Amino acid sequence: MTATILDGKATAADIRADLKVRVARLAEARVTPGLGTVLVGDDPGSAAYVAGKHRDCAEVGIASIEVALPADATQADVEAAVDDLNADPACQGYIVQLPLPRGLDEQAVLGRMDPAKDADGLHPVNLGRLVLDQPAPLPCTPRGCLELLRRYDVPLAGAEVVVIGRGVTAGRPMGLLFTRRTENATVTTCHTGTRDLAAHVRRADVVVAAAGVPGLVTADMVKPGAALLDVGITRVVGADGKGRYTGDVDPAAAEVAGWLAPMPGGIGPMTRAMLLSNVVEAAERGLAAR
Ligand SMILES: Nc1nc2c(c(=O)[nH]1)N[C@@H](CN(C=O)c1ccc(C(=O)N[C@@H](CCC(=O)O)C(=O)O)cc1)CN2
Repeated sequence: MTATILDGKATAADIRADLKVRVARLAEARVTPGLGTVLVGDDPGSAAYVAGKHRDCAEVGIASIEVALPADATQADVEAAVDDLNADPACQGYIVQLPLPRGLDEQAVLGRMDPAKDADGLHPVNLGRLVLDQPAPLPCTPRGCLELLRRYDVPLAGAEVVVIGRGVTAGRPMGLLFTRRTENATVTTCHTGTRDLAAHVRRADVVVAAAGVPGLVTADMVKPGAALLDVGITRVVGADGKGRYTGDVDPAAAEVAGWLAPMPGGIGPMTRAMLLSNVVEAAERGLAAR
């Protein structure tokens, strides 16, 4: 068996095309959605992700508000940037790029955001709403995983889902999403304390690998026909001395799986598309509330 590729790149392009139409409709009502980003420090990966988010904004007609702070920014500097975006009427939604440099209190920064402008769904109020199954902006990576599975008709109701990783941007909220009544999957969250990862993965119909451990999920661990979503992204240096990004799923696993969202080209582009969706939805809610 060779897995059907869950093409996040093409799907994200379709989503951006739809969003462009909705942004044009908002423009008729004199509303321009605006996405703010707060980037702290000089991590090249984070800078590249933020640049990508603004490229996407330009493509669909969302205005960009870019805030860049130096690596030695203090907690007060970052919180002041958050306060400014909370108060900025041109900004319907914003994100603080994670991880923040060591020494900064990430949770204090996220908690200071206006939950109504939280385009990442990572504010404690919005994560709480997710727990309570109340409407809220959803974290972009888990939402991207669900959306991709939905568009490829991968069955979820009653499925055994194994999520590997318990990080706040991906693994932890993923379990909450997949167990909603609308998805109705049974979720096991595995992590560094899991005794026998292979045993869990072997019985999974859907595996979401978000551990950040290159090649963690190997072909022998995969149930034939399962859906594999590679969310891991780790920078490694090859024998040639060149840096490259690699995922959590060993490429040979594609021979056993039924579906594969690869890295690159799977969940990463979907994460970016879901961010745009969250911003457009916030602008639409703002217009409806007028
Ligand atoms: N505030 C947030 N911080 C972080 C998030 C997040 O959702 N919100 N997620 C990740 C980083 N991230 C978005 O911010 C992200 C990572 C990777 C990709 C992506 O498109 N990757 C490509 C591969 C890399 C490339 O070729 O450039 C892919 O998978 O095809 C998008 C977004 C941590 N921080």
